[in-house]
Amino acid sequence: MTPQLVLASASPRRSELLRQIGIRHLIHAVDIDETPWPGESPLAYVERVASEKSAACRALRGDALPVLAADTSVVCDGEIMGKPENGRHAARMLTRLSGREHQVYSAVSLRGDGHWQAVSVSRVKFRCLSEAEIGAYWDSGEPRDKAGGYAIQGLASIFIESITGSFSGVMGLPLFETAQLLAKQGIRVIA
Ligand SMILES: Cc1cn([C@H]2C[C@H](O)[C@@H](COP(=O)(O)OP(=O)(O)OP(=O)(O)O)O2)c(=O)[nH]c1=O
Repeated sequence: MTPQLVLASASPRRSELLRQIGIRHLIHAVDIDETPWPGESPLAYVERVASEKSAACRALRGDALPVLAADTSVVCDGEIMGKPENGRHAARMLTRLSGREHQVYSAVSLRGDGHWQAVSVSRVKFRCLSEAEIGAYWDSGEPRDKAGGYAIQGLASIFIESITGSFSGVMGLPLFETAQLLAKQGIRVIA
């Protein structure tokens, strides 16, 4: 089947979410420097990184397929939390998220006939987590490659008291916003 676009992402979650809405895609992950600039806001950061991912992928490919990329950051007290480097780092992150609300920013960038971007911001409330739970959660392997050290779609669902915003956005690709961008490129999810 002919692909409709290239997904510039190594995240299996993003591919799974695109499959969920029936978008046929190839995967061409890119490696870019994801260090935030000094004083960069979370919104500016996710927009810039998603845009750099799609631009890098476009530059590497010789075909005319549209390129979709995304970036997801967990934000607590205005601070961007990346992926945990080890168990201690993950424990610090989850202790910080315990018993309170944080935000998840997910930017999408689509490069085809034009360049279109969108950002989804969600609020996620965690219940209080015990030290034992945090340790056992790390041992499950789930936090390793996830922003903020948790996965809403996995075991961490039992930590989440409430969410306001986009479930798919927290998981890595906000599908409402993605479908709106795809329509601009003439790619329809349903008629
Ligand atoms: C908060 C949260 C993040 N995540 C994941 C989605 C992303 O894969 C990852 C955020 O890191 P990103 O840097 O956005 O993406 P990535 O490095 O995994 O992939 P690529 O840059 O190649 O596109 O965290 C979940 O799967 N569930 C969650 O609940």
